[in-house]
Amino acid sequence: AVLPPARSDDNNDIGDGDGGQLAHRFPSAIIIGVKKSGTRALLEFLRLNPAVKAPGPEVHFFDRHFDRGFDWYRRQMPLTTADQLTIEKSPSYFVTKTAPERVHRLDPTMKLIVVVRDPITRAISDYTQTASKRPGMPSFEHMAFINATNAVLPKMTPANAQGVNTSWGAIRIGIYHRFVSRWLEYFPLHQIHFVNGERLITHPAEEIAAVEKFVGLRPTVRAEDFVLNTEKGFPCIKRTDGTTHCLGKTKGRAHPKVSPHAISRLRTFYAPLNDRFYELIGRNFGW
Ligand SMILES: Nc1ncnc2c1ncn2[C@@H]1O[C@H](COP(=O)(O)OS(=O)(=O)O)[C@@H](OP(=O)(O)O)[C@H]1O
Repeated sequence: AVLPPARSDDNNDIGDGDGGQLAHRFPSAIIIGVKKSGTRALLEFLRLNPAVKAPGPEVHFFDRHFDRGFDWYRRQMPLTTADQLTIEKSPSYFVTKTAPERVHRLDPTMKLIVVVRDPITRAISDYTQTASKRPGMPSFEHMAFINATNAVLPKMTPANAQGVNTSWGAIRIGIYHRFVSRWLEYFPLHQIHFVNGERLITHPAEEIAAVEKFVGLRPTVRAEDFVLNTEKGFPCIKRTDGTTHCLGKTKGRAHPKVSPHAISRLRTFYAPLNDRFYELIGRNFGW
């Protein structure tokens, strides 16, 4: 397919006065997921680098709005000069079957960024978000395991002796190797950068520096740019004027207490799946 070039002659494009033409340009990197792993924190923190520009809301082009065409997608991007870099994040791309082929069709050199965290924490975070919109939702444990009332469900197999309800999205999304395999059918491994979601919380500057390097930017984000919100236990941005900026109240929610027995069953369930993921990408996250 012939792609529309990044044009600078749109009606709303304006020169920036010093030679760099402002234009809506396709992203050169996309944060494709994983949902509830810290994708918003990653994008907010990356934007501390003045060369990084991003659309405010999630664009959802490669999953929901693909029929609007590549030019629509480009116009959702912020105005940038040629030396700036556009990054988009829509975490649902990670699990969208058609997304790898579609992204590849737009740009086979696209850099892909994936934040991953312990699939158990991720599942609890996912559950917490859904439960916040659905009062009266059954407990996490009830959702996570095959039982009499959600028995629509996959049979217990030797591979799933823990009776984990793998048809529940919160559980399924954590089987990372399955989804990464699909992306690897279209993109080489070196074009995918994995961000450690746990370290993004404890060592944000280091994780951001690794991403800056991956996308070809000189690292500018430093440890001094962050301050820990001790109440929530998450880092916030420390601005040069001394004020702090934390993510909104839908990020860093309190999680329900999940029984140690349930956690241990999930650990047993995910252990071999995590190993397959580590093998696939040649990196071990130690979950
Ligand atoms: N700095 C900082 N501040 C707040 N929250 C942080 C931060 N870094 C990572 N996280 C974790 O990010 C979780 C939300 O992940 P996402 O942004 O990927 O969610 S979403 O998929 O876009 O809805 C969010 O999940 P919850 O704890 O369940 O709210 C956090 O655990």
